[in-house]
Amino acid sequence: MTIALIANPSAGGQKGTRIIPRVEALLRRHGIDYRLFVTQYHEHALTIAGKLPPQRFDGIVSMGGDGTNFHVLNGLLKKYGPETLPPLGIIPVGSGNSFARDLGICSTMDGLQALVQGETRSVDVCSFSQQGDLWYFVNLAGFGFVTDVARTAHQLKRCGDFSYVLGVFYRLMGLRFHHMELTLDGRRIEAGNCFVEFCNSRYTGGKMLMAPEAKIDDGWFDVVVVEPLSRLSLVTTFPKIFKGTHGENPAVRFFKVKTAEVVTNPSKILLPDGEIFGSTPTRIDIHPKMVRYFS
Ligand SMILES: Nc1ncnc2c1ncn2[C@@H]1O[C@H](COP(=O)(O)OP(=O)(O)OP(=O)(O)O)[C@@H](O)[C@H]1O
Repeated sequence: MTIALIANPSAGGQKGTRIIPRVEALLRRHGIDYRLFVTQYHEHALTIAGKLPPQRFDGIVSMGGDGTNFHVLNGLLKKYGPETLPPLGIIPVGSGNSFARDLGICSTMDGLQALVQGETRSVDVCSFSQQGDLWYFVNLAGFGFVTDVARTAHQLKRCGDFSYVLGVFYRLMGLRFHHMELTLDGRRIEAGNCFVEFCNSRYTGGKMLMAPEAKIDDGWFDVVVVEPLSRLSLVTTFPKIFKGTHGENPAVRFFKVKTAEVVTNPSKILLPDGEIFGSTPTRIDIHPKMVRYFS
């Protein structure tokens, strides 16, 4: 078995740098051949994946967090048909590693074990449009308050999972709402909005259960719509997300759909798979079982 290992040394607050030699040693111990590509700068994984010859590998593995997986996935899908791709893998060393959790991969060893065992699982992929171009995500994409929180959390990466919690409290101070037109499978919602998340998998920011009912292979994505609410309501609801009970707040609504179109005023920055990238307006579609992941 030969894999391409695309490793982000800066993931998890530079944890990647320490883990790369350990992972290499473990791969050798398990007789897995690998070609290592270490990212040198932001979005480098996108370029590396787009230049790989996928047919030469039995697996293409991202070693990092959700952002690295997002870049690897897009580098591949923008260049190659999904049917030509080998299974993808994740060795989680990021701060959140939210998507990997739904594959049952919660540690570096889990990621390695999945490669060694060789079992794969077909997974739905969501696309979002940007000025006529399509981009892909497997975890979730949001806008509004969640993007503001992520911007703060990115500056606090060394705090690990906790960076998102700190981000929530910091951004509460400047809480603002926007006007939104959201069309879900043809049903139109026009209202003020705090944030929206389009979820293919369940978690965000590590262990926050944003979409408790989402499944990565059911052909649907879950939409979490949070309407304007008071700071007190937001702050008392926030801890519930760790158990996935935030839906008890009537300002939080869930939908299970196959398409979504959104226009906001003003335009809002998107947050696909934890990356600050793209903006509204956009359209989200689901592509059932588009790729396979080692799991
Ligand atoms: N050598 C590098 N130097 C600086 N940034 C890099 C480098 N390589 C990749 N990046 C960027 O690091 C960012 C974060 O990567 P990633 O999301 O994988 O880790 P994380 O943020 O720690 O984890 P998570 O998203 O799961 O919380 C990505 O935007 C990626 O483009």
